[in-house]
Amino acid sequence: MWDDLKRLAAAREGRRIDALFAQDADRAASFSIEVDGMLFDFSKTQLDDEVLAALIAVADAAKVAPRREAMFEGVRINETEGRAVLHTALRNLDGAPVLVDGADVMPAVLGTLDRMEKLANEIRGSAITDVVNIGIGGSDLGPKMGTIALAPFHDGPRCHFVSNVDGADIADTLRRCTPATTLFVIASKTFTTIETMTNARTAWDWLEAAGETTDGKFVALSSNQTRAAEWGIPAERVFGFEDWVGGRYSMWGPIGLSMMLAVGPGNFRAFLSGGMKMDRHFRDAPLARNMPVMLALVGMWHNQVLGYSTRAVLPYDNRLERLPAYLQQLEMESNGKGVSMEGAGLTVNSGPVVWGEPGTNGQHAFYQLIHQGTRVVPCEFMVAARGHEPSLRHHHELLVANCLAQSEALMRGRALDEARAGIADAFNGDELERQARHRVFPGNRPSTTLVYKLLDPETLGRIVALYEHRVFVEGVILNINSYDQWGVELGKELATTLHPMVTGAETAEGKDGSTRQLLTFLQRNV
Ligand SMILES: O=P(O)(O)OC[C@H]1O[C@H](O)[C@H](O)[C@@H](O)[C@@H]1O
Repeated sequence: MWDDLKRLAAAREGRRIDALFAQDADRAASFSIEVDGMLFDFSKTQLDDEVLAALIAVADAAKVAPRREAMFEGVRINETEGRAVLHTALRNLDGAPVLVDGADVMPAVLGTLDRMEKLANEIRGSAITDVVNIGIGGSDLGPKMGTIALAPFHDGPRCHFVSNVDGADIADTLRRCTPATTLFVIASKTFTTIETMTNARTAWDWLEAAGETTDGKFVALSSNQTRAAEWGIPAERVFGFEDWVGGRYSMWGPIGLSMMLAVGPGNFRAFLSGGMKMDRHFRDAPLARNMPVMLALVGMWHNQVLGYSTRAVLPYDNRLERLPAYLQQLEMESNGKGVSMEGAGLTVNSGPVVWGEPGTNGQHAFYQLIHQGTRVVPCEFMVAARGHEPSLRHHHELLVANCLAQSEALMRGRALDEARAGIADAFNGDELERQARHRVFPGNRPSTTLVYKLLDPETLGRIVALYEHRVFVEGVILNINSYDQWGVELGKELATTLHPMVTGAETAEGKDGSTRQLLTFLQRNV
């Protein structure tokens, strides 16, 4: 199937995307999907009817639709860990039964949401001024990204996020907090993660050193309720979730508590409801009109077919500044796999390298490479129709103009003639030729644009769910397990063996020459 697509790609080599608009007046509408006031425009790509049909055929052959049902129905599609994948149950606000091994998980999910809301209301009405979320990976990136994104809705305590085992992270954060009015939220699915446990202990010591009680100052968010209890957190302050919630899919449940504390239970519910709306669309819409499916297929056309191995995510929405980092975990930890479900090597690229920064900042940094570098980087732009600052509308208009200008520039480029004409007054002869060449933009570079009305909680929920389902579709087509992450284990194991060598408790015997040299240099310079 990849061969057919590669043949289609070869037949289109050199074809100008901008010419496609001249040939088909309806192109923009035909290669776009609008759902509930959110528009995904993928017309500035090489997709045409034939390519679209071939991509849909790939999705059909991979059984995307039945696999999608299997996910929503609680089948253990995380085959290497024998787990269901049911983050969708966390936002299933109408409570329709979701069965795992015949038992409905919804009463427990909604019961936990209710407890979270009670605690959030209690804390938001208390003397607590600062909340420090201690967690890493999925227990940090989601709530942090969401809390920043929803700043205009922030009416609760200040929320801080400590993740790194580098003591600089917690030290810099605690300096801004007062022991008597600070609450620590220990977020860890496993409650064994070394970074989180080390930071949690440091927070505990900080309170004790200040002569402050630790009672009522800690909340745990974890699947491992036994460990949380052993750690000294009372049961009523522990919020559990099941193993069918992957870490990088967990911001919809207890791991979202810090975000709920910041914006309040009502806004958190609106976030969940946005996710639920995207779930319904994903489950019901035909593949060719399905936003997550098309987002995935356009991405696969670029990565697996055309070989563009990175993808830039460029939100023209400053409050989505952590979205690229969030998506790096969501996409790269999920689909950065080299073997199929059956354990065979992949014959095409795994998921792409995802990177990005908000616009317009990126324009003044790395867009040079996107426009004139030798590699093609498909870009995913996103922008809101409206900003949250009515008195700064002129800022928003400039933001939108820049976003649209970038995708237009990437597609159109600037030919040598045009470049020459632009500087003909300043140069002539060979120098004109030389200077003009530096000002040529090859163009024909693909991009997609996602437009939404306003970055509110519901829209954020829809955007996050959109990307989650995109990852799912890509994983099904690649026939990989998007829900495990064995690739993070080896480094963790080696860190455990290296730790006593760093402290000097053990010698570095048996390590390679480079590691020994680095250790020696570090120890000499402590
Ligand atoms: O929530 P935790 O159990 O502390 O895990 C935190 C993170 O660390 C792991 O290494 C995984 O790679 C991530 O998927 C996870 O989100």
